[in-house]
Order: sequence, then structure tokens, then C-alpha cells
Amino acid sequence: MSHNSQNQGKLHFLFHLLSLFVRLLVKIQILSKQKSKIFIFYKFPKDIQNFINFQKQLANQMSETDKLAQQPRTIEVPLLQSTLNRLGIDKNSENWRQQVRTFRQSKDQKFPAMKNDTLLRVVKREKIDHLPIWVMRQAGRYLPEFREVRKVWSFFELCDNPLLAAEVTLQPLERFPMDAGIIFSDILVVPKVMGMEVIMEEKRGPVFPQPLVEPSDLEKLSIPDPEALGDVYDALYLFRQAVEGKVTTIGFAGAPWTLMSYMIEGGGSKMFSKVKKWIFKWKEESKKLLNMISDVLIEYISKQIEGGAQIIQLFDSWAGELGNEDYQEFGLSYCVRVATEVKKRHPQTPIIMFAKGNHSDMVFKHDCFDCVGIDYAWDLSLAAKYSQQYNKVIQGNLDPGVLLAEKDTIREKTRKMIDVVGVDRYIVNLGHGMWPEHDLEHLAVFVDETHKYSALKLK
Ligand SMILES: O=C(O)CCc1c2[nH]c(c1CC(=O)O)Cc1[nH]c(c(CC(=O)O)c1CCC(=O)O)Cc1[nH]c(c(CC(=O)O)c1CCC(=O)O)Cc1[nH]c(c(CCC(=O)O)c1CC(=O)O)C2
Repeated sequence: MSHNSQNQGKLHFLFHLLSLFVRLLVKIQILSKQKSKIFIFYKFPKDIQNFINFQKQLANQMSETDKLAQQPRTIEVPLLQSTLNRLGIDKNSENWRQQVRTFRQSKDQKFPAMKNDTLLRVVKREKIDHLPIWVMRQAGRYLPEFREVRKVWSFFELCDNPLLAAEVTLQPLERFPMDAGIIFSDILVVPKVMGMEVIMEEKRGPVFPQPLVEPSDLEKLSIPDPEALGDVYDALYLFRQAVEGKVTTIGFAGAPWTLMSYMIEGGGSKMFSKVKKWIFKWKEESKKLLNMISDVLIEYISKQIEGGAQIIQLFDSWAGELGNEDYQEFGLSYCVRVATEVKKRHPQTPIIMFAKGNHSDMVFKHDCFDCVGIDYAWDLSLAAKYSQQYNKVIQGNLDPGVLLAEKDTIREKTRKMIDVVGVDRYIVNLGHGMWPEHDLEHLAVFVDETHKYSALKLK
């Protein structure tokens, strides 16, 4: 081979390498889209591995969004349409988001009068003719109409679109005579606006590709403008307009400890070892993070109320991962702070505190919570006793698994719960959320038995 052609070969090889590198850069740029991050590999090779995992996850996410975006996607909102007509909002116009926002932020914002305020009446200890019922995750994958919407829109696209979020919140109410609707969103929209990437992986749930690893990572977080979550308030506004007073509108948020756990564990967890390392090794930094999250939640929840939420539920889904003393220090005290601050601004809006797994007894002792959510593993008769002692409403706690049983079993278990708690300070609910495999008819039986049996007892 001549010297010349050898050089040419080398040049060709170098050119090939360069073009591969450029293509890789372009691909990274496309994958990370609007984020256009610059990656610095400061701790080779751990960061290389993190980087590769992150790109893989982004690719998964993109493939879902890309796949969905290939279809013609017009916003279909059959249940919301008459409300949009009434308000004069055109979903096909380019500025429908601004139109909704202007309505929501208007000073003389007005909502239709309440026709069924049974749930709020229970909290105020006013006369009712049946016990109120709603179920956690009542809008979601167990509903065929929700699954249809999800064929076209990704999970976070739903959360970020007030028209679609309000529409799917309305869906279960077409089928079941619930007494409330909880706005369709997720607890993880909060870490997202604080600057963390969250993606929804099929069969795995939400994942943070770059969780917080050590205290210096707190610098990556920011306190957002509360309007960064404006889509949620807009969805609440539209939903409350659409239900025309037939049900109570519920807003919600994840509690600081549960959100912190997600942000550090990077997703669901078995051991909670990473977040436990933080609270026991980096106590002050952990408290800094918990306070940051609490600051965001105070604004977020207040704005939900101003948007239309009539009652708020705080989800401390992972409360049970801590012992009493630690839950008091790293969990409950922050929920108390959030609820107390929100109450200062909105004293009329009740707050339901749902500490899943173990700590409901501690929740009863705090004045800032109006209602205590009881999970399925808790003893309902003990909760009923505390409810008398601390003069609080309770909510819960049918095991979601019971909805898989025969209809007679569902009726029997429902009556038993009502017998245990009584009919004066009780919101009937599941002890945790609906499952994708739940049968629609079985949920209908739960709702029907609650209404009929409690109405008989209230006569
Ligand atoms: O286990 C995990 O780590 C992830 C759990 C998970 C979350 N969002 C998620 C998933 C995936 C999934 O449910 O399969 C993802 C998620 N959030 C939601 C849905 C809808 C559905 O369940 O079919 C889904 C499924 C997503 C999909 O459509 O593919 C919506 C949601 N999350 C939530 C709510 C509030 C409520 O429960 O009523 C609501 C909206 C209300 C409604 O659907 O009617 C609250 C939520 N999200 C989340 C948690 C943390 C606790 C937990 O582990 O379940 C909690 C609080 C709780 O339920 O205790 C995180």
C-alpha cells in the first residue's frame, strides 16, 4: 500500500470517527430536546454509566412520546365540551391555555352553587342524608375510557394539559355517583418543577434518571414560581366549573417526606436505604430539602384552593417506612408546617392527612388536620376511637383487594366499616388507590352499598 493511500485511509478513519461523534452529539441534543444539557464527566466512570442509563431512559421516554405524536392528535374532551361552550373557550384556538388561565385568575371568578356538598358537610358536622364516598385513583387505568385517552397522550402530557386533566377527572363521575372528584395529576409534578427530570416507565412507574445523590446535589434544585404548576390550578378550575356543584372538588399533593424519598431513591424502593442514609447521615441537609419541598407545597396547595379545590389531601404514602420518632422529626412535622401555613391563608378549606402505614395515631393529635385518612392495614375500630377522642373525621379504609371479591363480600365489608365508624364523622374510601385490574361493577357495588346502607342508618 502506498504512503499516500495509507494516509488517505487514516484520514478516512478519522473522518468516520468524527462523523460518528457529531451524529452522537446531534442524537444527544435531540434526545435531551429542550433541556440541551452539557454533560461533564467529572467522576469517570460512574458518571459515564449514569449518563448511559440516563440516555437509555430518555430514549424510552422519547419513543413513547414520539410514538404518540405520530398520530393525529386533536384534543377530544366530550365531557368538558359543554363547559367550554358555556365559558366561551375554544379548544381549537391557539390560545386556549391563556383563555382558561384568564378565567381562573380573574378576580370575580365564580363557581356554580353546590347541589351535593355531602363531603364538606361531614367535615363541618352538618346534617347529611348519606355518607359521602370517593376513591383514591378514581380516574385512571381501570377505566377503559382513560386507557383510550392514554393511547394518544403520555402520562405527563395529561398532567400538563388542563383540558385533558379535567376531562379524565370527569370520567369516573359518569359511571359512579361519587360525592367527590380528585383532580387528575400526580404527586411527582412537584419535584419536576423543582428542576428534576421525571419519566414514566411502562410497568415500572415514575423514575428519576438523576436522583439526588449527595447534599451538593441540592444546588440543582430551585424554588419555582407557583404558576409553574398553573396547569393543575387551571384543571381544577375547569373541573369545578364542569361538575356544577354535583360533587366536591379535591386537590392534593405528596407530603415532603414521600417526595424527598422519591427524589433520592429515584423511584419506588424496597429498603429506602438511600433516603435513610440522607436523614441519618446528613440530617441538616435533609431538613433543608424537606423545608424546600414544604415551601413549594405551601404555595402549590394555596394556589390549588384559589383555583377551585374545596378540600385538600396530603399523601404521605411512605410514612410507614419510618419509626415514630423519626416520622415525627422528618415527616409529620413538615406536614404540620405545610397544613398550618395553608390554614393561615385559607382557614375554611379542610385538609385530609393520609399517612400510609403506621402513623395515623400521631396525625389525630394535630389541629391543622380536619380529617385523618386511614389505610387498609390500620385497625378501623381504633381509628373510630381516636376520631371520638380527638373529634376528627376519618376516611378509609376498605382494602383495595376486597374489590376483587364476590359482590356480597364487598357489601358485607362495606356495612361492617359503617357499623364500626358510625354515620356522623365518616368519609368512605378505599385504604389506598384503585388498581388497574379492578372491575367497574365491583366499584359500583361499593359506592351503592355505602349510599344505601348509610342512608338507612341516617333515617
Ligand atoms: O410505586 C411507585 O413507585 C410508583 C407509584 C406511582 C405514582 N404515580 C404513578 C405511579 C405508577 C403506578 O401507579 O403504577 C403514575 C400514575 N399516577 C396516577 C395514575 C393514574 C392511575 O393510577 O391509573 C398513574 C398511572 C399512570 C398511567 O396512566 O400510566 C394518578 C394519580 N396519582 C396519585 C393520585 C391521587 C390519588 O391517589 O387519588 C392520582 C390522581 C387521581 C386519580 O387518578 O383519580 C397519587 C400518587 N402517585 C404516586 C403516589 C405515591 C405512592 C405510590 O407508591 O403509589 C401517590 C400517592 C398514593 O397513591 O399514595 C406515585
